[in-house]
Amino acid sequence: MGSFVGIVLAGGQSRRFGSPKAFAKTGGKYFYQYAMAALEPVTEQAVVVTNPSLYEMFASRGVKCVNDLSEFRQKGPLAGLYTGMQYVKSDWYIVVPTDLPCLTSSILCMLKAYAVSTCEAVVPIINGKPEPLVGLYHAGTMPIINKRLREEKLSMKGLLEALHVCYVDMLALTAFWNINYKHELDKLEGKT
Ligand SMILES: Nc1nc2c(ncn2[C@@H]2O[C@H](COP(=O)(O)OP(=O)(O)OP(=O)(O)O)[C@@H](O)[C@H]2O)c(=O)[nH]1
Repeated sequence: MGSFVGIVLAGGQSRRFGSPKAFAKTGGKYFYQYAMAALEPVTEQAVVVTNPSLYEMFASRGVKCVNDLSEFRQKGPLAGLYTGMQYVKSDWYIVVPTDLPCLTSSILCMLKAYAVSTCEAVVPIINGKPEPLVGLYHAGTMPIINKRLREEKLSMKGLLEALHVCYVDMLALTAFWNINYKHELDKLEGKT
């Protein structure tokens, strides 16, 4: 199967949320800590890929982190994925965003079981739709991702069309509860 490195995407602007989502808290823990905890049992190591305005907040907490490559800064999650792939050598990369605090390692473990040589990516299908921000990407996809970034083809969903993807239909809706707004966090915590 090879080696597995975790990539936490945490370089977004969190405009809808109003403050950096990685440092939003629920259950006494920061969102980024949930992402790291989900990756911990299924990877050899994990790195947070962020932007210069948040870098120090991670580094000062002893988190292994890196800024998006300057040539692809502010280009979205695909740039974050590529930066993480460039930063740590591995056969496979397990990517997660910081805004899914309910995501568990058992979900990632299930996806990992599909990482075989015949596919370049393993992506869950949630509610009938692919969720490419959670998944596995093989190191061999790096040149394809690089080319797409250079061509300004920044969509993660678009990337899937260029790869041999193993899709895994999942009924794990709660685990994929995406927090984009403060009111969604309130709902998750049962406040509304
Ligand atoms: N490293 C990196 N991560 C990103 C980038 N853009 C988005 N992300 C991450 O990708 C995940 C999904 O991001 P979104 O919620 O779509 O975007 P966002 O910028 O965080 O939020 P909005 O500003 O409200 O759209 C989050 O974990 C983000 O931190 C980027 O340019 N670089």
